[in-house]
Amino acid sequence: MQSTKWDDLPYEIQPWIKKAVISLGFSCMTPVQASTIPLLSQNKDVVVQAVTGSGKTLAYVIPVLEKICSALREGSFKNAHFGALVMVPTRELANQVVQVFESFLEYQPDDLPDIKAQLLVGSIQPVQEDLQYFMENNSFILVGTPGRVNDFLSSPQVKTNSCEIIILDEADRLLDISFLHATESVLKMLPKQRRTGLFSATLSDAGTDIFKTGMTNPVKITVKSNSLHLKNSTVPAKLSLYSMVLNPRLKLKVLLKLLTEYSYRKIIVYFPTCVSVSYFYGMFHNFIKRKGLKSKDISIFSLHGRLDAKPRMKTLNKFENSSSDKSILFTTDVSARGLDIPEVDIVVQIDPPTDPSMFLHRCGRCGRANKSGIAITMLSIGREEEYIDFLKIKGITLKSMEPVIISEEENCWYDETLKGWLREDRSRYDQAIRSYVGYVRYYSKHLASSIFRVRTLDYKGVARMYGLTRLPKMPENKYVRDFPEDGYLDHTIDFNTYAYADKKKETARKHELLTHERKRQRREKALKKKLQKNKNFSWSDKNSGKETRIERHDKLKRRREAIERKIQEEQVHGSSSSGEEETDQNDWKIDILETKRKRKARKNAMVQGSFDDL
Ligand SMILES: Nc1ncnc2c1ncn2[C@@H]1O[C@H](COP(=O)(O)OP(=O)(O)OP(=O)(O)O)[C@@H](O)[C@H]1O
Repeated sequence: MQSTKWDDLPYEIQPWIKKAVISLGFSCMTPVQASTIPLLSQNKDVVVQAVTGSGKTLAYVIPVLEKICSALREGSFKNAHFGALVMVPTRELANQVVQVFESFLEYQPDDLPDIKAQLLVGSIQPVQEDLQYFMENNSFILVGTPGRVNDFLSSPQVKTNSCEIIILDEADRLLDISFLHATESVLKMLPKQRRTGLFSATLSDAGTDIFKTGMTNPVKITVKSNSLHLKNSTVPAKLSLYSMVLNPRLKLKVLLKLLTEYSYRKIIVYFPTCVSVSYFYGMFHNFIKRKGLKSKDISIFSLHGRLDAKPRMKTLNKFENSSSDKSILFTTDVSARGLDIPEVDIVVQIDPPTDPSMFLHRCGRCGRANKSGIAITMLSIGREEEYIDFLKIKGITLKSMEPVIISEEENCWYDETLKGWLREDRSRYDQAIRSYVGYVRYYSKHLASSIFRVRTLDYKGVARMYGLTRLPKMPENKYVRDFPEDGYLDHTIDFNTYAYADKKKETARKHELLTHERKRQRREKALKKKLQKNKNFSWSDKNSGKETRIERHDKLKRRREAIERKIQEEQVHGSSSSGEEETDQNDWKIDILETKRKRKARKNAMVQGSFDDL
């Protein structure tokens, strides 16, 4: 990073902010800070695109603090008013930004009212509690995710007309389809005379994004990295990007070797779905245990979007402060943007992200603030190799990395350990199926769909990677080349005896198995009976049966015609129907009903009988 001193700013920064920034160890400004701070502090709207880890957070934190201070010096905020709002896409990032504000606010002078930064995210506490905290404290700065901020500002208790500045960090994400509605709704509640700042490492569609925020004349700031090899790159100078092309069956074996044998402090591994994070977390926890490694040597954590907010933040905190020699975080794209975790030196992507714009965000969790980092992206042999050229067109060059060699012995150890772990509890296999199915769905959502085609996916290789011995039933199976009979890849698992560790679940499984078996036997028996009957019936027997039916119909027809004739005769003779004829007609009806009733009773008796047979 270039060294521009804080004194070189074209205006006098508040002395306490300068003291704070230097005490926190930031003696110089990064390029993005040097370009952004003067503009945003001095009433310009900005759109800032700068590489990951370049210091964008301080580039808005300092102007926000400057604005709050001058507003407080001019006259303090009225009750229930706030001065600044920062919106980010995830709870973890919101929490991190609050912590950055708090580290500065420790230095605030006594002559200013106590400034607080309040966190507004869902799932931690109800919005009523957020409101109560806001009314009781001087929360001049609000930091949160769009949904909760929207709910919070919609309350009539909160007054929005003193808001001086809004920052959208990871702006391209906040303005994409999933957040747009909530973001726009928040922007509409804020005064028009405010400053706006958009920040991201990927703001290629800035024109569209600016239009959505209602900014009129913003200054666009672009800071690229000037590495020795690439001028004007969107990749940080000390971040090395690698691709590793291999068979999907080998991906996890290579990962295990990398995690246990390479030297690093912290690694982040990206998996495609939440369920796959949970599944592989359990699997790797077991591998590490079986290798005899202790928690002081290596710790593994999992974080994904299906966990509640509190455990998510706790996990992140534990990973950040882990004292193990090596720490591993298994996660999804929920941790791809903005997170600043010290000492992460390697990022591994088991598969590329479905949205290519996420690629640099994932890689950018290492190689931050001018520190070295390595980001490895695994690609399956075949069509996926085209992803390397696809990124090259976008100005991202991946160097090739050979997969580490897995010896025969290592291979056997892995397979046996995995099988043993899976056999301990059938619910692990169920989770493997869910992960596999989730992966196939994930694969079909790739935006670069000409490269990641469900038709060309190596289904068997992926199934093996997930530890499956049988392909689950799904429509995509039509694309599986040489689809195995019954879907079995091998018969090493006997699914009849494969048990759940949970007793209740196992009892239910056995019961279901029994019912299934009975049904099968019944079907078999019925089929046998039918076949036997067909065999025994002679042609003449069948014909004689038909004759009796015809005879019966004729008889009934004759009786009906006779009665109808009688009624007609009666009408011709002009007399009303006598009681005797009415009885005759009723007798006929009763006769038919009686026959029907008897037939029904016979049928019921037969059905009942077949149930009793069981
Ligand atoms: N002036 C500075 N001098 C040295 N280090 C700095 C300076 N400003 C910020 N940093 C450090 O740089 C790291 C990255 O900063 P920050 O998280 O703001 O990056 P970013 O550009 O927002 O990245 P991302 O795009 O991934 O969100 C942090 O650890 C931060 O402490």
